[in-house]
Amino acid sequence: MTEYLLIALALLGVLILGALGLVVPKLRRRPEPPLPREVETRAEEDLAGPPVLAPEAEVSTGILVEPPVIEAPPLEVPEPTAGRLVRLRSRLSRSQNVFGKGLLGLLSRDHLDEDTWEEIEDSLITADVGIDATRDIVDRLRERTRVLGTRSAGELRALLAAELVNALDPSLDRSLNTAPKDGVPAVLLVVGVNGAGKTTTCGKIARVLVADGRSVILGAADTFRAAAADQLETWAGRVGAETVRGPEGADPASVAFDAVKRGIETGVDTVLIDTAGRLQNKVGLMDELGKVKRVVEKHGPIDETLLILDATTGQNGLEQARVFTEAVNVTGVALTKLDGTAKGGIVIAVQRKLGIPVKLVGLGEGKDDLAPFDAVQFVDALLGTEAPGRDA
Ligand SMILES: Nc1nc2c(ncn2[C@@H]2O[C@H](COP(=O)(O)OP(=O)(O)OP(=O)(O)O)[C@@H](O)[C@H]2O)c(=O)[nH]1
Repeated sequence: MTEYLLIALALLGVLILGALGLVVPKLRRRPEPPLPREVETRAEEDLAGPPVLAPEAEVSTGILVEPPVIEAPPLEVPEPTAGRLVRLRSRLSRSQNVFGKGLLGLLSRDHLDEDTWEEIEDSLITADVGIDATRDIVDRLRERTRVLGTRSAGELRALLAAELVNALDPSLDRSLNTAPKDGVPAVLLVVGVNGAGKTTTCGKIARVLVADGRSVILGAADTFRAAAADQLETWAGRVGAETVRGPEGADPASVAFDAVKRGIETGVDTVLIDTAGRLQNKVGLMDELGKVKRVVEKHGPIDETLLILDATTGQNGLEQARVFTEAVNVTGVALTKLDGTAKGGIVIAVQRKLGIPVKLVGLGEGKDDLAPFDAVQFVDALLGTEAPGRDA
């Protein structure tokens, strides 16, 4: 009996397990609840990227999408050129130490003996005044201090200033020939060795001219250094001037020619032509410069050829300068980087050796750190003195 009961219980157990086996898989396969609509859409977008509106959708909105307006930066108003040398006089601080403090200190010694005069000579030579000019200056100073006898600090300062101004020949014409003639623009050609500051000075001159009310076009005939044309275009753009440029590696003479042509067509006052830096001992490069000059002159004579000289190269710069004067007819010198040297006397040496006036001086990397040169103001700045009645 007990056996029948056990068998019945076992059969019941098997039946229950069988029933459970049919139900559980069904429960496992039950579908997951649907995602909310927005979640679904976001998932699709993640895969497919941002939605692309069908053209009809754009049209159907009826809203015109305006392209964004990119505003040109406002044109700059360069600083007036008058009084720039006076404003920038502190940039000559390194040279001021030699001339103002050094030389005036030596001259005010109680006894101006032979040794002191030799020290004075050495100071001038160290400041790159050049040997011939130094001898002249010292001889004249010796003579005048002997004749004068009394030597107050003020008198000595005035004597030294007069001799330095005299050595700079204040009678030279330092104006830049940039005025148009008979409606034809003046042409200014910028030449010099690599890295002297040609492109920068070209840009600064454009600002000087614009500040003085002239219209300019810049010609990027430095087709050798790819960035030079961009650099020039940036300078021009700031003051609203046009730049004429050619493809990289183009013939510089043809770019220069096109720039002058464009200047004539548009009736600007001045065309400034930046040329590639070249070593003065490379015959081919110097010939190329001669070609630029000849080709530009098919439009008419060049009005100003400005040689850019780096003041920090000292007497080496003079040799470079001499070779350039043989290749093209240099009519003026722009002496750059005078802020970076104690050798401000190079201005005297350049003029004396070349017989070409220094017309501009670069006194910093700032946009308006280029000043028209003036002998009296320059000497005042070197000696750290104020000329009476002068604008500050
Ligand atoms: N401190 C100082 N730096 C200057 C002055 N003038 C130019 N420079 C710097 O000199 C460097 C060379 O100037 P660039 O105008 O590129 O010289 P470049 O003669 O056109 O050079 P290349 O095209 O390679 O021959 C730049 O870093 C200028 O900022 C100046 O008066 N003072």
